[in-house]
This record gives sequence, C-alpha cells and structure tokens, in this order.
Amino acid sequence: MAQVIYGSEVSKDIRAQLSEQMEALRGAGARMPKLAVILVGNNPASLSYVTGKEKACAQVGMESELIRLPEATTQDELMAVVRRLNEDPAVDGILCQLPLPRGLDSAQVIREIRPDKDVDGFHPINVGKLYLKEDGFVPCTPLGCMELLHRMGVNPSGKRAVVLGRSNLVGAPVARLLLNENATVTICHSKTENLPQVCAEADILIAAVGRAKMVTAEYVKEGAAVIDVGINRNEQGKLVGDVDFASVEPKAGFITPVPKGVGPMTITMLLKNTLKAYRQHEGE
Ligand SMILES: NC(=O)C1=CN([C@@H]2O[C@H](COP(=O)(O)OP(=O)(O)OC[C@H]3O[C@@H](n4cnc5c(N)ncnc54)[C@H](OP(=O)(O)O)[C@@H]3O)[C@@H](O)[C@H]2O)C=CC1
Ligand SMILES: Nc1nc(=O)c2c([nH]1)NC[C@@H]1CN(c3ccc(C(=O)N[C@@H](CCC(=O)O)C(=O)O)cc3)C=[N+]21
Repeated sequence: MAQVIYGSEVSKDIRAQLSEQMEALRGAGARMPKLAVILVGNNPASLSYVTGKEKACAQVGMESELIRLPEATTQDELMAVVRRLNEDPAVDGILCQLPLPRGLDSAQVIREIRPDKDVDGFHPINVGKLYLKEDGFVPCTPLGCMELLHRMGVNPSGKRAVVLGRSNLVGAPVARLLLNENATVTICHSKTENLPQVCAEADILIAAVGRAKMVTAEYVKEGAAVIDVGINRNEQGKLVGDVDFASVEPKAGFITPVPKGVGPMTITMLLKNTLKAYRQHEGE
C-alpha cells in the first residue's frame, strides 16, 4: 500500500513557518507583504479558489486585496487595473485568476504584470528564467508538486519522471523543474501513443490532465511516487483527481489525494512567492 502524503498537512507546517516570519515583521514595525488578486466575473469555481487564497493570507497574517471586476470588463479596463497595482508600492504580488471570461486576452494581461510582482510565475520573463535556471518566480502548482516529492523523500535525480499534461500553467513548468533536478523527463499529452505503457515506466508520475480517474493501476509502476494535480467534479459534485485513487494506492509507493493534496500546496506556494517578492522589494 502506498504512503499517502497530504498537502494539507505539509501546508500546515509551511504556513506555521510563514506565520512566524509575518509576526517577526509585524513585531519590527515593518510594512507587511501584500497580495492583490484580480477576479473577473462570477465563475463559482474561481470565486471559491480566490476565497481560499484570501483565507490563507489572513491565516498567516499577510495582507491581501481582492479586486472584483464585472463579467463585462473590457481588456483596457483590466489592463488599467494591472497597471495601477504595478505602481502601488504597498502591493508585492499580483495574481489574475484564470480562466478569464470570453473576449479577454489572458496572455496580454500576464505580460502587463510586472515580473517582480508576478507571483504566479506566468510572465514570459519568469518562464524564461525557469528555463535558464535563473532565479525568478516559479508557478505555484509545480512548486507544490516538487515540495510534495521532497516530503516523500524522493530525490528526482536520475529517476524516470513522466508528466501527463503539457499546459503552460502546470505540465510544462513541472516537467522543467524535474529536469532541473536531473530527472529523465517524458511529457505526455493528448497525442501520446501507448500512454499507459509510457506512464508505467515512471518512478515519478505527475498527473495534470483534467480527466477524472483516468490514471488507473495499469499506468503505474510498482512503488512509484504519484502526484495527482487534477481537480475534477464528478456527477455528485464531489472533487476527484486525475488518478483513480482506489486502483492506484495498492500499487504506488507514494500517492497524493484529491482533495487535500496539491490544491492546498498551490496556495501555500503562492504565499511563499509573495513573501519572496516582498523581500526583494525591501532589498533583502
Ligand atoms: N491542484 C491545483 O492547484 C491545480 C489543479 N489544476 C488541475 O489540473 C488539471 C490540468 O490543468 P491544466 O494543465 O490547466 O489543464 P489543460 O486543459 O490546460 O491541459 C491538459 C493537458 O492534458 C492533456 N490531455 C488532455 N486529455 C488527455 C488525454 N486523454 N490523454 C493524454 N493527455 C491528455 C492535454 O493535451 P494537449 O496539450 O494535447 O491538449 C493538455 O496538455 C485540471 O484538472 C485542473 O483543474 C490546475 C491548476 C492548479
Ligand atoms: N492565476 C491563477 N493562478 C492559479 O494558481 C490558479 C488559477 N489562476 N486558476 C485556477 C487554478 C486552480 N487552482 C487551485 C488552487 C487551490 C485549490 C485547492 O485548494 N483545492 C482544495 C479543495 C478546495 C475545494 O474544496 O474546492 C484541495 O484540493 O484540497 C485547487 C485549485 C489555482 N489555480
């Protein structure tokens, strides 16, 4: 049976450390780190994620501001909000919740966010830095996956890693992080042939496809570390991952659940990135 690694528990540890650092800043009378979150429209899933981010900030004592804009916001209006936050010295991190309503161009918005405030790590400058192994902001979900691997005691160096999914938000950056840590990385996607066989070669399997319970025991090598990034809702409205937990748990060495797996880690890494932005802004 696999050891189940809870991102919710790992998050508690890291958030406790962050709380201490916030207390130290507050005690010293310093300016506090601040995250600004932009939410356009009324997508219920987006609203619930954004609420989670705000709660996490409050929990560790970080400042946050939610900027809610109507569904009918124009590109120009959204860009103006980003520019205002770029210029606001009280704001360390800016995140524009994705996906945006139809008609809005997310790539253009991401490019407008100052790279030193891009705590999502989506700006081309930060994407480039990741690929050049330069210090920059790394996307939160991939960072969370790496932290979970470390907590499993799995060192990627020399291991076979398979990433299911190649999106700019998750699959591509997590594959690059694994490569940067010397794994031998294969990236799979909708055109991959013999997908179960390819996945079954992995010592480390990251599932980021968005297909409920797609990864069954057949995809998993005995003893592998399996990280489930997927967030899907089943017919009953329950959250389910990309991994068929019941089928995979007996075969894997380590596995992360959904919920309480990668999701909470994503938010924790956002807090860490915001503190990093703050320290850079303060010249520390
Ligand atoms: N826990 C968290 O914090 C987060 C969770 N998520 C979740 O992670 C999942 C992935 O998100 P995201 O990367 O944004 O999704 P995208 O839809 O952008 O990307 C999905 C990827 O999976 C590939 N894919 C789709 N279907 C198949 C298939 N049948 N076989 C093989 N590959 C397939 C796609 O291939 P192709 O490129 O060929 O189309 C694509 O590369 C979603 O469930 C999302 O909700 C996302 C962000 C954060
Ligand atoms: N600019 C931007 N940055 C993001 O980081 C971003 C985004 N847009 N758009 C959507 C995805 C998705 N995402 C999640 C965050 C937390 C949980 C999370 O905390 N999930 C809990 C459950 C929450 C619940 O019960 O609904 C869990 O898995 O245990 C999930 C998913 C961040 N994303």
